[in-house]
Amino acid sequence: MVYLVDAYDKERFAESKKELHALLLDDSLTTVPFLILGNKIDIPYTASEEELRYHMGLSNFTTGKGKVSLRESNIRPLEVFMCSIVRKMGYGDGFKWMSQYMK
Ligand SMILES: Nc1nc2c(ncn2[C@@H]2O[C@H](COP(=O)(O)OP(=O)(O)OP(=O)(O)O)[C@@H](O)[C@H]2O)c(=O)[nH]1
Repeated sequence: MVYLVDAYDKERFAESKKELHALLLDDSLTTVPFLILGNKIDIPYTASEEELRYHMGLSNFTTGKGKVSLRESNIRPLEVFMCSIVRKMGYGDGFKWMSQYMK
């Protein structure tokens, strides 16, 4: 699952959090890796990764960047990566991170 958040639109964080958590609670998605992309980092005052994690209610939820084996655990891979779609930056690292969990 790739969930794209407009990290500049702070007024809609609550709405975005609600939608994301509904997906996280969906029974059919319990083992699906979640990549949360915080978009628009090219704009000044866009939320930082830490802020986004906090506002999305993910502060104690992310499972670690880089190579993290979760195979033996029951933990769903979930990470936040910041990006700028228009500048074509950031999301590559996110997709690379997620690809390690694809069968
Ligand atoms: N600065 C910047 N603008 C972006 C980026 N990605 C998308 N946009 C712009 O954001 C605007 C909104 O994009 P949409 O695809 O309409 O987003 P949306 O989620 O459908 O729109 P809303 O639901 O109204 O927020 C467009 O003008 C895009 O060009 C980015 O990385 N940086």
